[in-house]
Amino acid sequence: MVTSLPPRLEIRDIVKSFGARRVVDDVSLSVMPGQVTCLLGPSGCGKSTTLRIIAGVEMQDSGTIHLDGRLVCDTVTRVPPEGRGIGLMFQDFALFPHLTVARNVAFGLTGDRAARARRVDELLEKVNLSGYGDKHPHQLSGGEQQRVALARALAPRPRLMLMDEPFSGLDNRLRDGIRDTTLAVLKEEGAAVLLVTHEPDEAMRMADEIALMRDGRIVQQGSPYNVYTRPADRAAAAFFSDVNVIRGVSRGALTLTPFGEFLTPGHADGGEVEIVIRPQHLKIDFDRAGRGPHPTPMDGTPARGTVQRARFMGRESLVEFVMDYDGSTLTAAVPGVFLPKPGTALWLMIRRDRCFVFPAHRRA
Ligand SMILES: Nc1ncnc2c1ncn2[C@@H]1O[C@H](COP(=O)(O)OP(=O)(O)OP(=O)(O)O)[C@@H](O)[C@H]1O
Repeated sequence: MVTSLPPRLEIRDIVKSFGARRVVDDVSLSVMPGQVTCLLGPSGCGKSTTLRIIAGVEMQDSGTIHLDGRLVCDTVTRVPPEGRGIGLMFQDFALFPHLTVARNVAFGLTGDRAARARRVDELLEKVNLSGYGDKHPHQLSGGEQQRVALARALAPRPRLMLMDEPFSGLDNRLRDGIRDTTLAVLKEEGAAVLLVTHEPDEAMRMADEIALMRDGRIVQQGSPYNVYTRPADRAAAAFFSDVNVIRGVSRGALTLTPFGEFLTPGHADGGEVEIVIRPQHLKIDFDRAGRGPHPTPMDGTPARGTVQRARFMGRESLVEFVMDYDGSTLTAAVPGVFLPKPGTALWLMIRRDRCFVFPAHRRA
């Protein structure tokens, strides 16, 4: 008989208001054992409140929380935070300054002394801090302290790790390395993880699954690949990178743009649509005496524009155009250094397979 395990964490229809403001608005999600789910969204969208509700330090107005299929919290039942088997790691992870590294890691451990010592050694090795057990926190760098905090949170083998912006206090140069170490340790330990972040790069790097949150709601959930390549709406696309928006009116399932006609099936006749494209999916070609490249099935009809500004950004350059067709502005990202002078006429082509079409958004 095949039995499927229940999710490690399952929250259903969680609602929480502060005064008249609903900051968590009907949030449901689940995390399987061994899976890292990132709750991603802008500041103030309700991510931390959701995490605090799961941890048990905040009480929801309605909705349920199950861990391994067991109800731990609804409006009647409430297992206290310490009874939930949850590990916590926050930005200010505050190690105990008067305790050694080993005693910090051993803090939540029970069992006999030898078993505790073995677990401490095992974790210090996993976070590459073997031999640091007798040091005190003030003798460690920020990154090392962060790894001790990770070891401490994982030591009691929590069923679920809740992490709230755990890397945001770290130096930029350290961050990527520590993210990778943390992810490797979390995977080795088989922990189910819910990680809150406002940084798309962090979510893309760490997550098996991203839950994109906005105004208290989860607007899209899926693998990083799916969330990036099939955004639910324009704001979801724009959360991961700058985007260009080409506006038009759909007539007979076709919308006329500077790049010729686009198929826009499913949009109301006469309805405004937005064709959204990331800057790296626009291609630039040279002007050949007023002519551009030939149209292709993939890139459609090229459109002529005049360079307004070109900026070198390190890994890529951003070139801003004013389009001859309608005076609209578009930005193309090109790898390396390509800095055409303002006023230069060039041609743009658009990767049609990378465009997203949405009904028009109200203009601010
Ligand atoms: N105890 C509280 N009382 C009143 N309002 C609160 C309380 N806690 C949070 N809020 C408000 O709820 C909203 C959501 O806060 P929350 O911390 O969950 O957002 P967030 O997405 O985690 O943002 P950030 O990344 O900035 O922490 C914010 O507007 C915040 O000011």
